[in-house]
Amino acid sequence: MLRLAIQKSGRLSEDSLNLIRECGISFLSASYKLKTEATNFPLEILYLRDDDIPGYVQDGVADLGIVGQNVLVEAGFPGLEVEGLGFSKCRLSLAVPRAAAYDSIEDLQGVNIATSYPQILGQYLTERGVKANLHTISGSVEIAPSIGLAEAICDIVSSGSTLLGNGLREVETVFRSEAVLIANQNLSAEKKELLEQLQFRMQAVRRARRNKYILLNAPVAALDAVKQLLPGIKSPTVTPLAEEGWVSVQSVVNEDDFWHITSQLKAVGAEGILVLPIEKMIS
Ligand SMILES: Nc1ncnc2c1ncn2[C@@H]1O[C@H](COP(=O)(O)OP(=O)(O)OP(=O)(O)O)[C@@H](O)[C@H]1O
Ligand SMILES: O=P(O)(O)OC[C@H]1O[C@H](OP(=O)(O)OP(=O)(O)O)[C@H](O)[C@@H]1O
Ligand SMILES: [Mg+2]
Repeated sequence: MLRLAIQKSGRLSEDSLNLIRECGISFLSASYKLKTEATNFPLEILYLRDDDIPGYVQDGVADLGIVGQNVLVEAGFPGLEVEGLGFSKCRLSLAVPRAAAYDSIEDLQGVNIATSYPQILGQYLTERGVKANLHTISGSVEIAPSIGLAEAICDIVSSGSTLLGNGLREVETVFRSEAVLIANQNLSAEKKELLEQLQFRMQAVRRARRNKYILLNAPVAALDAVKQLLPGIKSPTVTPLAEEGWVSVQSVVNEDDFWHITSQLKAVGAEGILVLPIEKMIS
């Protein structure tokens, strides 16, 4: 049985649980239960603080984990990463009070900086020849300048609204992060096999999320143009309609290209365009 550690409650929790469920793995969850067993896959789920996950996986207490790269690298175990999961995307940035002068990283020489990421920030500054005084605090970092604890901060930024709401201005991006799957490096052959099965499912789910199934009607004369726009996985499925001179085309389209392609399809004569979500996609 594989043991997977995920965050108990926080920014990673919901997306981690959704990904496991979309992999077709069922389990009961109750907020007071910190350990649960899947009913249809040899998997045990541990609910932990995210900071503890890299260490538990490194030590083999858990075989796998889902954690932000920021926490993984800060903990000093970047080698445990198996693959990116595409959610909880954020960056670790340096910020200063909105009115403070700032031209370059040199301006942080000798400055007090509050952060929860002293390792990542320390390395970033050292590489740039900057010596600053790092004050490690575990949360609410953005408050530090306004209470006189530090002149600058380094913390996670996503929309930027926490910085804005606290009168701060982002000045440098130190690190970019997303949620990653991590694994212990000495898994048994049986556990490696289960990890491969799990990764296969996760990849099928993620590929499906990035794509849509598209159906449309088109005049036969427009078919070549439609095929150019919708190459599909191998090639689109084309079936004749009951009405002479028309075909139905079925294909797969990348979500990012969808709106752009749809307007081009309409321009070449496509009608009745239907778009459906895909549950799993195996290449
Ligand atoms: N605003 C955000 N947008 C996107 N991802 C974020 C954001 N804030 C944090 N993250 C990512 O989610 C992870 C967990 O964030 P969260 O704020 O839940 O951590 P935490 O408060 O340290 O949780 P815990 O109680 O488990 O220690 C972060 O390490 C980061 O990778
Ligand atoms: O740029 P934004 O979209 O505003 O997001 C950034 C904020 O999100 C995180 O905190 P979170 O809200 O998870 O609270 P926490 O301090 O409890 O971790 C992070 O520590 C920042 O404070
Ligand atoms: Mg934490």
